[in-house]
Amino acid sequence: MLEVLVSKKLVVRVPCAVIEHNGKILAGQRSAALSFPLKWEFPGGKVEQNESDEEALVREIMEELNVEIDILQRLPETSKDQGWREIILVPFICNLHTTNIILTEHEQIRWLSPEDLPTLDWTEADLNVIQNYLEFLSVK
Ligand SMILES: Nc1nc2c([nH]c(=O)n2[C@@H]2O[C@H](COP(=O)(O)OP(=O)(O)OP(=O)(O)O)[C@@H](O)[C@H]2O)c(=O)[nH]1
Repeated sequence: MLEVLVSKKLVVRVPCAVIEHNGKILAGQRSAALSFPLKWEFPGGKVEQNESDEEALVREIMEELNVEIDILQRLPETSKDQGWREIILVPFICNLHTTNIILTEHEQIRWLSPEDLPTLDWTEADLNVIQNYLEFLSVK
């Protein structure tokens, strides 16, 4: 009898924030010292045990940008196979309480018009997020 070994892949949920302010969207450039160095992303990070997606996002944005957010709208999840693990990006459209951002992890941030988002060098998974966000705006 043939035995088939099925290895279970690690699945990681990563809520991320599409932060809107005055018609612009915040993009963050990953640190040169992290995985996917200098790629652009929507700020956020991995969900910890017993955390909801929303709780994780609020915590991560406070840790990374030192600001509070309001979560307005969940966008479709998108997944990316990174070989040894699968990343599930869970994007949320958000507003900021203040724009007094203090960066603790990112190299830099940029505020871009929605149509300019595709001009940056994003992590692969974010290309779907951008597409879904632009679609959401077009039917709003
Ligand atoms: N926050 C965030 N992470 C993203 C995006 N796109 C994407 O592929 N990721 C991946 O999701 C993971 C999020 O991890 P993290 O932000 O909590 O921490 P990290 O970079 O230290 O993680 P890692 O070292 O495990 O890769 C990273 O591997 C990151 O590359 C995105 O738009 N936002």
